[in-house]
Amino acid sequence: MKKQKVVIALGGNAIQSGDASAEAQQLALENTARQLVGFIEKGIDIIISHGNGPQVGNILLQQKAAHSDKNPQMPLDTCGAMSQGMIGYWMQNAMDKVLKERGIEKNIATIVTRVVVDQKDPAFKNPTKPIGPFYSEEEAKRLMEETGAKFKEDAGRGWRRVVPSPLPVSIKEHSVIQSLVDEGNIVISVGGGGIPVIETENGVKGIEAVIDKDFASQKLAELVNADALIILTAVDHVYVDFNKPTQRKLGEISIGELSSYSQSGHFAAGSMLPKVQAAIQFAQSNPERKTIITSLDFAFEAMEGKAGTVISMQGEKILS
Ligand SMILES: Nc1ncnc2c1ncn2[C@@H]1O[C@H](COP(=O)(O)OP(=O)(O)O)[C@@H](O)[C@H]1O
Ligand SMILES: NC(=O)OP(=O)(O)O
Repeated sequence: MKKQKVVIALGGNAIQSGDASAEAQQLALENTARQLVGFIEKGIDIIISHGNGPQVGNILLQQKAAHSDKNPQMPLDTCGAMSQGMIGYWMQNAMDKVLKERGIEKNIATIVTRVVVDQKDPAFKNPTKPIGPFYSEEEAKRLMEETGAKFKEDAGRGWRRVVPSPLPVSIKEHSVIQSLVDEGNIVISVGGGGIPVIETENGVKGIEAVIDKDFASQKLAELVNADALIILTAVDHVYVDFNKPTQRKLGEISIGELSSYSQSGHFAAGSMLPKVQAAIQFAQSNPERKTIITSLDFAFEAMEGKAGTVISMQGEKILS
């Protein structure tokens, strides 16, 4: 039987839920690694991607706070690279530990990943990606006046700084990522959606933005010819009428049906909508491919068709 290959995109709560200390984030990632090891035990090849919104925003603030002539502040693309290295390093340690406990021998590596974006992407004129900590409305408005940075309310959770989030066009490292995973290694890549870059006559140039990790993961899953894209977040399913008395969870669902719910406004912009859009794009790229949206706890069951929202050209089922 053909070996399965999946791209697993880790949402915010897989790395940080509340406590932003290095210790707490590493503990969260250890829990995440315990769930992901089920894929390895079943012989499935995995590429892990992850978000970086809270981390890249905090790194940027640290840069600003320590800024001096001798210690200049680094730009946002470089902060993105720092976040890839930091989270990738933590994830490597976490996976190594769990693999050792289970007696599995596997190599794991993080690839610093550059993602090409279009300089003319309309996202540069309309910053939408929340990064860093949450503020009260009052604090956010004061910071906007003092710094000129943009802040927006983030899905009822508070105010956050927002930066441009252009769509991924291509992934510079996709071939090396594919070779590594096809040789049986565990690869961590497109962390934080990848480092946004443009190609110029003088070479590759970093761009100050943060790419959505679900769109970058979808692009990578297509480029490495993955069988499934698994988007892990805080909810077990995608819902229609989310948080209303009429809320229903979606199980196996076709692209057409999910698109029609999306057009009716069931999925919140900046949270579930990009996941649904990425899910549809991946599933419609090939009839053999599926996208799963579920929580970390149900990741493996969802792969076996027993949980989660599963989007493909065929599926069609509302659970309850
Ligand atoms: N229709 C919906 N179905 C399920 N969750 C939804 C829906 N609309 C909004 N959400 C919210 O979107 C969240 C996922 O988005 P977000 O927290 O930004 O993702 P991430 O896990 O990648 O950080 C869910 O935890 C849920 O609170
Ligand atoms: N880059 C990115 O999408 O990060 P979050 O998932 O943390 O917002």
